[in-house]
Amino acid sequence: MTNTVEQQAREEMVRLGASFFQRGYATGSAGNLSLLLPDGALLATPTGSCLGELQADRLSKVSLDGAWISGDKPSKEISFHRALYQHNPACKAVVHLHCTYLTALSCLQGLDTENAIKPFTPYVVMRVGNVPVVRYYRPGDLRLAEDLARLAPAHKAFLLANHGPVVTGENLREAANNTEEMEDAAKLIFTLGNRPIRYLTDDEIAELRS
Ligand SMILES: O=C(O)[C@@H](O)C(=O)COP(=O)(O)O
Ligand SMILES: [Zn+2]
Repeated sequence: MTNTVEQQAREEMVRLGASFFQRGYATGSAGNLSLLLPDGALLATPTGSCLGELQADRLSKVSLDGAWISGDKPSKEISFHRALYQHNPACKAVVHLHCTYLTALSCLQGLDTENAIKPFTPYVVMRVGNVPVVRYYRPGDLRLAEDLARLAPAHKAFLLANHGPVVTGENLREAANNTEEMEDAAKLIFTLGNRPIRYLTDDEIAELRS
């Protein structure tokens, strides 16, 4: 029996998935979403599902230790979603997409692995801070979860090398907003190209974090 809060969470996931899909942030069956329910279980998108066509009653419910409770088979990335909740109590929702500009950024050689988006506008700094890069593993590899578990306590967002972003939030709307802000920053990086950028100074960054 699904309670009202859980039903609202299911409907929010369907709505945000459709919004991502309709606006071109998600295509085909790429990407996955999850959130922490009040009962301590996770609600996640099923593996192979199109974010534009999620169905509230078919979303996967999984315990924090990985047992599949109900719904369709969970995302192949459920391990890394679980790792983020388990290693950062502030994390209440996770968005993983293959959105174009962040994924393009994730394919560049020579990224600063401690922060892939060197600050040049305030909003990414204010929303997520540094964005570390996780080395490439094939999708579903458990080592993604291991690396994210190590980074989770000190970070809110991550770039999986040659794959795409993983972004957390205090709820799914917040995680979605953080993701969209990061995608815009990545778009600016490619728009600016080789032009010299005035990056924010250390003092300017410190002021944003205070
Ligand atoms: O890139 C991949 O294959 C996964 O990370 C992904 O985005 C979709 O996998 P499922 O959530 O299992 O559909
Ligand atoms: Zn993926």
